[in-house]
Amino acid sequence: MARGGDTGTDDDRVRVRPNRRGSRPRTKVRPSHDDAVPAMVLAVDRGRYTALTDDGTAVHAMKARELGRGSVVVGDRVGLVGDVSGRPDTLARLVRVADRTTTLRRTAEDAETAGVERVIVANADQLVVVTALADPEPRPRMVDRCLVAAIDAGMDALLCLTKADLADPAPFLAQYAPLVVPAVVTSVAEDRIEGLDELHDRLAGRTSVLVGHSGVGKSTLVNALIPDAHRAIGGVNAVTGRGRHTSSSAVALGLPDGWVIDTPGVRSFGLAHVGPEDLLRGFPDLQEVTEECPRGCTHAADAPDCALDAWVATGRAGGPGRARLDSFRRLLAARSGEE
Ligand SMILES: Nc1nc2c(ncn2[C@@H]2O[C@H](COP(=O)(O)OP(=O)(O)OP(=O)(O)O)[C@@H](O)[C@H]2O)c(=O)[nH]1
Ligand SMILES: [Zn+2]
Repeated sequence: MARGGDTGTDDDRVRVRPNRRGSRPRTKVRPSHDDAVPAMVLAVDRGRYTALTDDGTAVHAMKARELGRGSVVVGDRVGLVGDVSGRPDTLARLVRVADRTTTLRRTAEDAETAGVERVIVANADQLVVVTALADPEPRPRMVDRCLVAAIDAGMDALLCLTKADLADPAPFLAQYAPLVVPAVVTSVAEDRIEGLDELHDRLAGRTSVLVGHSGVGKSTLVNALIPDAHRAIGGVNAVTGRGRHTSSSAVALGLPDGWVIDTPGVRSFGLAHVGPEDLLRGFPDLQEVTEECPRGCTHAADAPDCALDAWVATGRAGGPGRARLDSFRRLLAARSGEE
């Protein structure tokens, strides 16, 4: 939570920096909001926020004008003032946003807004990529793009492979072995979901974002994990004025121990903002080697004199090195184009 009080920043230096010219610090004068109530944003719907205060009250709020442009997204830690009772027809004011620990982003790729970066979710620490093993067929390219987005965001990734009753997970898992991404395999059996306990364990104590294409069984999992998902979001109904949450944006759902953020509208990630160096952060073993690369090396398969090629060719990479490099380059290539 922001501690900055009157400066509206987490950065203590802003307050203690000597003020040589005796003028005011170069920050906007604004009410102190020292009494702002800390909360987490659970849902955003047409400019209205639902936030859960740290003492467990779901409050509806709108953003204070002084916060200016820039989005407040699901997962943001915010400060609320005004009516924070959470009673029907009340509206608090969201007056500050804390620095984010992680930011899951996408770059718009349609012609009109191309290049515009959007934050989808803040402060989540795990991206769960839900993929069916069959019906619909798995889309490795889409999975790769999700993994790139997770690395870029600074989040851990988890593969959740559904419908194991329809196909053997082994071939799919083999493709991802060099990436050392953990995986959970699920299947619906009569009145229960095999693998659900393991998934639960993986989600415990974490804030996890679930992404997946239509039909992969994501809703089935969310409903099993959070039996009354719509009540769990504490009054989103009052925000939308409708019977249920119909927005296509992300929504945070509470687990007994942790959060699941469902992203009904997110089918893919525009990755134009992710550079080779961003991706390398997910491959510390390769990152070290690239220190020997020529300046501006793209590390792609056709990059001249890329040190990664020599690393493999000379045997320095060891047994799994070639597969690691291939996987890295596959993700590198997955950044461009859509799926
Ligand atoms: N055979 C099999 N079918 C499953 C499994 N999990 C879900 N399904 C079925 O797959 C279909 C799609 O499941 P949903 O949970 O609605 O999928 P979704 O990913 O939420 O899709 P949208 O609601 O379109 O976003 C439904 O008919 C489910 O009953 C599974 O493990 N095995
Ligand atoms: Zn290189």
